[in-house]
Amino acid sequence: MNNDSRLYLITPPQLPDLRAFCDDFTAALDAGDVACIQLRLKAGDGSAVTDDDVLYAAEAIMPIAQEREVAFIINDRPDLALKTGADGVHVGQSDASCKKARAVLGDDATVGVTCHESKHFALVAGEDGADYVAFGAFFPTTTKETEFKAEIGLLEWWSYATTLPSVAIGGITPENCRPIVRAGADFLAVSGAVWNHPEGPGAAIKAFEMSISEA
Ligand SMILES: Cc1ncc(COP(=O)(O)OP(=O)(O)O)c(N)n1
Ligand SMILES: Cc1nc(C(=O)O)sc1CCOP(=O)(O)O
Ligand SMILES: [Mg+2]
Repeated sequence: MNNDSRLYLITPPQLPDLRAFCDDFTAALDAGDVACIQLRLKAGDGSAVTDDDVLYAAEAIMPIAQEREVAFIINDRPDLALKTGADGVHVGQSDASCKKARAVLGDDATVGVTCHESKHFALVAGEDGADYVAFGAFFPTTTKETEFKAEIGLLEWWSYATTLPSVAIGGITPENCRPIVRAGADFLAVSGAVWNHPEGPGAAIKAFEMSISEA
């Protein structure tokens, strides 16, 4: 049995009311254990937002995270991670490479890499110095249009075969996360299930903690 999975929060793709989001984020962190938050902003069509949008949101969100020793990760952009003083960056297969991100941010930063459902991508990311590999999508999600579907067996294999931390992502909820926890995922990356929880983000964090501990 594995119940060591920790929560990795991902912001909603748009933050029209940043102050309200900061209140939700604070409530989430006050409710239980969260390892990190990824600032992931996208325009409505999934394209990139402006640098200023990212910098403005980072200025509000990062101190809330770092005051509570929650790592602050920026999606897609090593240069903006450096500029903001973020703890790290998450890059996908079409973003800057892991090696480039490492060169920009240095050895102390966290660099995570999207690996979809691919052992090969994950092994390459490990060789290139990634701090974690992300597999997904495990479940249907409305947060992003996903092309890839990952199976629980991949997480089992990865945790058996390697020591590099894994992140599971895609439609994960307190109700469906137990097999992922049991399969050895080190982190559960979650967005909609936290920010859209009917009883608020704090209740979502508590529900995840309950499911993780019972898995
Ligand atoms: C933890 C984590 N895993 C996967 C992703 C997806 O990254 P990517 O494939 O680059 O897609 P976008 O998020 O940029 O749309 C992620 N962001 N975080
Ligand atoms: C950002 C992202 N990447 C995915 C992938 O499969 O690579 S799924 C996804 C969305 C995660 O949000 P939610 O928890 O609301 O499904
Ligand atoms: Mg990306």
